[in-house]
Amino acid sequence: MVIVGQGAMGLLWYHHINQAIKNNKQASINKLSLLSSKQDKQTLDTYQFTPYQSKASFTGDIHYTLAADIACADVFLLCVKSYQTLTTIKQLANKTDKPALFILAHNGMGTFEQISKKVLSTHAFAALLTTHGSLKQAPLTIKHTGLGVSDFGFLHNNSKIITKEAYNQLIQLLNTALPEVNFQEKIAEKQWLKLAINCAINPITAIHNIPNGDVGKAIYREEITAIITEVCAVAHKEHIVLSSEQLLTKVYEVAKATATNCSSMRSDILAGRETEVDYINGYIHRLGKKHHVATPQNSLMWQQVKSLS
Ligand SMILES: NC(=O)C1=CN([C@@H]2O[C@H](COP(=O)(O)OP(=O)(O)OC[C@H]3O[C@@H](n4cnc5c(N)ncnc54)[C@H](OP(=O)(O)O)[C@@H]3O)[C@@H](O)[C@H]2O)C=CC1
Ligand SMILES: CC(C)(CO)C(=O)C(=O)O
Repeated sequence: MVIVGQGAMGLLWYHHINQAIKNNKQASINKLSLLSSKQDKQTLDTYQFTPYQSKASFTGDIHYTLAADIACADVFLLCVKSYQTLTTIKQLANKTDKPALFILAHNGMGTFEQISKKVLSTHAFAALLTTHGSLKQAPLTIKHTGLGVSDFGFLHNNSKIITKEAYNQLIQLLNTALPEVNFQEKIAEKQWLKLAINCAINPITAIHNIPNGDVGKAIYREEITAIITEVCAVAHKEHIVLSSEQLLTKVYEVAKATATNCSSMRSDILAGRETEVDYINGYIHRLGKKHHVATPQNSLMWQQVKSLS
């Protein structure tokens, strides 16, 4: 297995899968490696990990991915940003010697639709959604900031590239590494639920420079209701049935549960990094155009966030 990305999520999974392999003799995986965008220049071959609510940190070894590891990998876990995903898939798909499973672990939606038919004819794709929180404190140094759960589901496995046996082993490994990882027959519904939450919380917190909890304030209610109503209308055209009342309840629940959090979009703006808004409100804007559904509030959020970065 190759974990792609030396950031907050990549190192979180790398650490836990490595530990699972070391501690669990049954974990059937040939080799785990980490593909870093900077590995040619990186002098360190260790990482620092601070477990959830711990003061002590752990130093672990990194086995960087070699060309031969890419060629024979069965699974690529892509822990890169949504806007880095397509380029990464193109780079890797050209270097593989055999069919592999690419697991997309990014926030937002819209990358899978852009994968070429050629790549889809050779490889399988899955999505991994997580509510774990991880913070990159320095290069190769992360802290597990929130315990969560993950959902895994296939986006494309038409030619049964991933056999039932390989799938069972993978789920067992992920569940041993960082439980719980639940298999979802209908992963698209889970993706839309996460997307809706991100469409509401992320731009509001980024534009107004507020923590997640402030999203619950009455002054944002009208905007949030409009965002969610549009998300439901567009989802419907994609044959996904969502209830706007249930979604609104969920948005306020998540805002409350993560009240002191700085959302990823707000953090990106504050740090001067590119945001994932093209794959969040921008995705709703694009799908709205495609289906002739008006999405003025999501389009506005998309443009406003773009103008901040
Ligand atoms: N952090 C969190 O708590 C959570 C994050 N997510 C989602 O997970 C995704 C990843 O987030 P996060 O880990 O925080 O992001 P980071 O920016 O911390 O990590 C992404 C890493 O991937 C590297 N990278 C990009 N392209 C490649 C490539 N082709 N080969 C090797 N490495 C590459 C980047 O390098 P470089 O710096 O050179 O660009 C960067 O180090 C995002 O979509 C995010 O929204 C979801 C839930 C929680
Ligand atoms: C759920 C939420 C809003 C938590 O901060 C998130 O996913 C993000 O910040 O991207």
